[in-house]
Amino acid sequence: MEGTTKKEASPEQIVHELSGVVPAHYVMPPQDRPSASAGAAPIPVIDLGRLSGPNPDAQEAAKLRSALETWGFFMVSNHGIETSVMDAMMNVSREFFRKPAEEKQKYTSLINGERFRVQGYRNELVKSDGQTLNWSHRLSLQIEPEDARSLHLWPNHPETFRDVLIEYSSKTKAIRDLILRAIANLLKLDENYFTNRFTSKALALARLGYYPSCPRPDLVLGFKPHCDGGALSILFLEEHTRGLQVLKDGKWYDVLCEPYTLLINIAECMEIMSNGIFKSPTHRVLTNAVKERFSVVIFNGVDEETMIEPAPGLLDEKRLAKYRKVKSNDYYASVFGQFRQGKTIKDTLKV
Ligand SMILES: O=C(O)CCC(=O)C(=O)O
Ligand SMILES: [Fe+2]
Repeated sequence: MEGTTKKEASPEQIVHELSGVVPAHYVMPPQDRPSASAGAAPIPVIDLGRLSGPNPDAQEAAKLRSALETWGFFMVSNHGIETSVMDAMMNVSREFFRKPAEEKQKYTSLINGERFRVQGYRNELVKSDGQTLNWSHRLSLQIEPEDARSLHLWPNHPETFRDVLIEYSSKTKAIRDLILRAIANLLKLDENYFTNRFTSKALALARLGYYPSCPRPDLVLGFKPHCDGGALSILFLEEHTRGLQVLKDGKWYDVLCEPYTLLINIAECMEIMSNGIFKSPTHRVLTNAVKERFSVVIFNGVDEETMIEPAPGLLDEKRLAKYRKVKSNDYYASVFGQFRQGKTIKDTLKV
């Protein structure tokens, strides 16, 4: 992960090597550029083994509550995904991104060279509507529901890519459900209130990220500030991977990850379903002058056809709904719409 070898010269790197100048369409406006970090966010590691079963550990549950109330992010250990599977996942991702540009372009998310679809490979090299671009490449693939997979966009090199992605992502389902139950317990809802909304029709989207090194990390962002769509994001970063930051009280804090833990954050539908008790954190990714960076995110969303709404069990005459309900199909149509321009859907649903 620490490697800085550049097997593939991306257009950014060519620019970098020739002149050290970042193209103008990556340069953030001064107010949005990376500022000094407020320090590392003290995000706890939750031992998932201690949260599962009929008698979850109260101390561990309290740690989860505090993390959800404070940061919206936490790490999980004892999560059931073998280190070999995690290593394999990162390796196939890295191998994919190291392929020549023409090879990756076969999986492009551009339709007819102009419109983006959600799935596929996207290198953010296409300038659009004066937006400043992220200094990153991504490969997004819908994994669930199974019949929604667009397998023609799944790389078949390295040969193990598909099997590894399926194995890795299917193992995140148990993590998702365990956390959903723990959150329901914290909110004193029926333990299966959330998991009932995540049947075999629930949505899972994988986003593999590659952030090349950048000659001017002070001017650009690997990923602009955003709240994740869906309900729960499961993020895998290797040891020593830096760059992720979370916004709290107007300050940006670094989010660091311990080896072989997973970083979890709640996404905007969980904020809505918890009626704002747990907030979906705004986060961003910085680049690095010498190190490239890789990440693997699994976004989890409720079933299509269900309603995304504050849980009725959290509402009464004193606790009114803070968000309007939205049909998940309509929600996904907005999330997957082109160029969200930094807007979050939850904000448009606030009462
Ligand atoms: O790469 C990362 O660390 C985070 C990526 C991210 O926030 C996202 O893909 O939504
Ligand atoms: Fe994100």
